[in-house]
Amino acid sequence: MTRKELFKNTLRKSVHAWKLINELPLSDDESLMLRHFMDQPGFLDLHWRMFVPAIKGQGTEEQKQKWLPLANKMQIIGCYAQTELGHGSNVQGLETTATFDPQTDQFILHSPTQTSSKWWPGGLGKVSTHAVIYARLITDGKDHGVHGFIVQLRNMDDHSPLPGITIGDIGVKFGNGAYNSMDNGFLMFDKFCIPRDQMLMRLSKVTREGKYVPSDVPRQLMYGTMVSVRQTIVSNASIAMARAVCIATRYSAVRRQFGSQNGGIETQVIDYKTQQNRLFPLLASAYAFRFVGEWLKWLYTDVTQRLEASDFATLPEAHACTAGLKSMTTSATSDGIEECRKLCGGHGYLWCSGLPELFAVYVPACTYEGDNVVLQLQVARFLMKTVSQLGSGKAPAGTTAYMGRAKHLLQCRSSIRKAEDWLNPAMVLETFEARALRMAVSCANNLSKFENQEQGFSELLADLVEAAIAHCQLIVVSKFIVKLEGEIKGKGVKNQLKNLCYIYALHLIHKHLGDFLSTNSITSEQASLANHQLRSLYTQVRPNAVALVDAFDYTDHYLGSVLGRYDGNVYPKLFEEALKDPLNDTVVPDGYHEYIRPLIKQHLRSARL
Ligand SMILES: CCC/C=C/C(=O)SCCNC(=O)CCNC(=O)[C@H](O)C(C)(C)COP(=O)([O-])OP(=O)([O-])OC[C@H]1O[C@@H](n2cnc3c(N)ncnc32)[C@H](O)[C@@H]1OP(=O)([O-])[O-]
Ligand SMILES: Cc1cc2nc3c(=O)[nH]c(=O)nc-3n(C[C@H](O)[C@H](O)[C@H](O)COP(=O)(O)OP(=O)(O)OC[C@H]3O[C@@H](n4cnc5c(N)ncnc54)[C@H](O)[C@@H]3O)c2cc1C
Repeated sequence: MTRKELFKNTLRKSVHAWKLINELPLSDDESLMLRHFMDQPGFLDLHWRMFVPAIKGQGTEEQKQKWLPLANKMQIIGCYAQTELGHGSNVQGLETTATFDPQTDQFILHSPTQTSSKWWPGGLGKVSTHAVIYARLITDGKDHGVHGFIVQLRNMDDHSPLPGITIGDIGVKFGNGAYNSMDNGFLMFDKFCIPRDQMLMRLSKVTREGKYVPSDVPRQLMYGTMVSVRQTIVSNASIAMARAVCIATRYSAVRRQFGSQNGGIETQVIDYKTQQNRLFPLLASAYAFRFVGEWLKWLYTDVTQRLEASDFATLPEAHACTAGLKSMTTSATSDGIEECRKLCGGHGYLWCSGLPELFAVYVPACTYEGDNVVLQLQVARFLMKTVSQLGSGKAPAGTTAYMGRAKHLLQCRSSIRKAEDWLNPAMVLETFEARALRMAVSCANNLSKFENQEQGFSELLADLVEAAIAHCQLIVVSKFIVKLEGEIKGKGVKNQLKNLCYIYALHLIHKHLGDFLSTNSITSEQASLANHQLRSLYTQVRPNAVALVDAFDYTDHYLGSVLGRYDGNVYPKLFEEALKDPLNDTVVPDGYHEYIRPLIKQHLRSARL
């Protein structure tokens, strides 16, 4: 499809999905599933995942009563317009202004520079009638920082932009189809007026007289919509990873290379230890991210309930966990999808393997909802704060509770003696805790050598990111272990999941060996025992690998991959796909007479001479 066809087809699918949601009708969870199976980025994502939650989280009761019924029935379509051409990560650096005019009781929205143009919001370019816009609030010449506003963008009769608004699509993005089904947009305001009651006023108000009144809830709640989406991105990482791993595992069982003895059958590539060492940790990650995603959903629900009761105590931890896990799981998943493509050899590079499209559509997850490095730096700040409070009498809680055992964790030595000891959850956990704590404390010690903390922080950015990643990996490992301690139906299933849990943990040790050795969390002998155990775990997972990906329950239609077909009938189907290519419509290609024939004839002539 051309871009226009792709975009229109996605509109068709989105509207059809919405029709089904109402006609059947579907519950919220089922609707989410349906939109998920639509499997293409489109305006519904932003309307439901960001526009509606922003109003719910930041609107007053009256604002919710006015706007949510319209949004819930999709009588208005909304998007989330925060990022600008000049600033995405630095939200406090946004330039769009919303100046209160007491004469008219309106805000005047204005884009003072080119870099202040909104740039990137999904659904903005061509579809949305409304947006939650983030702009600097100015009253009586005073800048109160960035606030949210509900703004109508287009005429409800003919969809034309309202006077004072310039709007459009930002152009083609990475990949062939991928995210190009979405109308990410640009938007400029030229002194565009909105009524005062369209500022989202739960967190702070502007009175009729133009007085700015902050409320007593933390300002960070303005970032609440991002926390909510980051939480969902973690579970989505598991879904995408599982999809790539399903394709690569099934194909690795079909594909054979070398190893034929006396003309016998060749070796399935899944039997090579190198293939297992690349594939099985990704399989384990798909499960690990699913379990940590379930836990994060619980944490988010818990913090939401607490916030409703004006208990803000766990907000910093919820922010750190959603930011850090979003970052860690999306980075691992995009790398994992690319690894799965390589695991499928040359055929993985074919479009019909399903992997190039999956990669192209997935990879912006490392950037949207917060650049992955910027988000880990938020975790690092949280960790540095926690370390600085150790010994103050305030015991760290939640995911940093392990830091409360700093005295022990800073000096303990791993008691692993033989390879099987690595199958002890307490020993694995302590190894990850010691590594994470020692990295965080080392950063804190280095920071303390700087007179200026901010300057020190800038200098140590790379180390801080590594400490944050170590902390996030500990969370994933610990939540996998907690999952195994709970009820899992079927002894065999539990054993398989145990194997995957240890593969996940031991492979991380192998991959980040420098961290574990330099912090003395383990010795090089213990590291080699971990490798030994890892090889044995691969052998145990091997006979169940295909069943473990079948368990994801993806249909062939959803997988969209010739290589990942359930029936393994790969080669005839690769031919079928090839023959569908428009280049094969004719035997002699278009362009032959123009370019190929004259070239060959010229050579023939010179040969005769
Ligand atoms: C689905 C696909 C569609 C995609 C859509 C998008 O991409 S939409 C666009 C997505 N865009 C992005 O994702 C943009 C990414 N950038 C950002 O989110 C922010 O600008 C920032 C977090 C990087 C910096 O924030 P800042 O400039 O304010 O500076 P600061 O670091 O000094 O923090 C001050 C305090 O606030 C705290 N705190 C911060 N965030 C949260 C939170 N969410 N919750 C709670 N708390 C939070 C922080 O811990 C600190 O607390 P402390 O220490 O004072 O107790
Ligand atoms: C597909 C897609 C959909 C999107 N949808 C929306 C949407 O619906 N609504 C919306 O408002 N936005 C949206 N965005 C924008 C997105 O949220 C931003 O692009 C993202 O937050 C990153 O910001 P940036 O582009 O300014 O990156 P930059 O911050 O400019 O990043 C550039 C580089 O600088 C580094 N960097 C930046 N700051 C620091 C720092 N403090 N320390 C160290 N390194 C740093 C980063 O790590 C990165 O390597 C979307 C983006 C994409 C790609």
